Amino acid sequence: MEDLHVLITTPFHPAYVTAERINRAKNLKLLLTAGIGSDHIDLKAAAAAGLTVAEVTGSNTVSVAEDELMRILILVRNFLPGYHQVTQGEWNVAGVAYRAYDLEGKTVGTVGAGRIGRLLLQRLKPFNCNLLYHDRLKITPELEKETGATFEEDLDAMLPKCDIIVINTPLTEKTIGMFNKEKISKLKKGVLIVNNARGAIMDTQAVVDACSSGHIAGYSGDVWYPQPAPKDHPWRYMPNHAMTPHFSGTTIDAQLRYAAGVKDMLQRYFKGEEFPVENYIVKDGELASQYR
Ligand SMILES: NC(=O)C1=CN([C@@H]2O[C@H](COP(=O)(O)OP(=O)(O)OC[C@H]3O[C@@H](n4cnc5c(N)ncnc54)[C@H](O)[C@@H]3O)[C@@H](O)[C@H]2O)C=CC1
Repeated sequence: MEDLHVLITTPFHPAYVTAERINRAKNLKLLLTAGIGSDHIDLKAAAAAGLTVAEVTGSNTVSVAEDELMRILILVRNFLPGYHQVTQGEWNVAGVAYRAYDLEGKTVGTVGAGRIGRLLLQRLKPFNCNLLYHDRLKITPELEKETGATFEEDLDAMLPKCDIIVINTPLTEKTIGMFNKEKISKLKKGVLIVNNARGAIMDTQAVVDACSSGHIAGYSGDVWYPQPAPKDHPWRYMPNHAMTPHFSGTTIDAQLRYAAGVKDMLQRYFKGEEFPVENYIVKDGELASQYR
């Protein structure tokens, strides 16, 4: 790392580019994230060291939003227990149907309505749900009209209304551990949660406890803390989960997009050109606004 000028990383290993590593890498100028979400980099240390941090913004928006829609349906329809019956040689309709619902008519709230959250709202529109969103910023009136989604400025007021919560914020100082015991206690009993954003937005044990008590009736996502999830990570063993390894944003289509995006930024860097403005996470010592 000491001799590197440019370091390209993926978002799969939390706390990978630490302040210590940054400070040892005296020649480092540029950190590129092949994907979205640069919380694996100590962004304050990168800014203090005068580094540029950039990611391939938008490269896996479709991939993650589609995956979230799939996870919502898997949880609402109680799909996995039905599948497990089949693989285990069983046949018990009542044993699975008592927890299977339609998505239609349910209230779905996204915490974060950026690129992924907004596309999810658009994808959910034909399912005739009641759509809510919480964000630092409102979406455009046009998109509010198109999706029928209602802005909820106060997160605590939105949480008890939702049958399904989807997390779509980055991991920042404001969102780390956001869903602790107290926040979870505000959720509707029997809520379903989808989190493809970052595992550390949740308090790991609070999620386990709420899944065990039934307060959370289903939890699905592909992000964990730490990653790779150790064999004894409690989310592997909690009831009513539908967890996978971190791959919602890594479809073949997404890989092609973020590889092309990294190549484009490398070419621009070596020609002394600017990157697309939305790609910058740290530039000239400043963090992008949502990371401040
Ligand atoms: N599992 C996976 O494979 C992937 C996960 N992700 C995760 O999803 C996150 C979101 O991605 P995008 O939608 O592309 O990012 P984005 O930057 O377009 O949207 C993030 C949204 O979160 C909002 N936000 C930030 N902090 C907030 C706070 N404290 N309270 C309320 N809202 C807040 C922002 O205003 C913004 O609208 C990424 O940061 C990353 O952590 C992204 C891609 C792949």
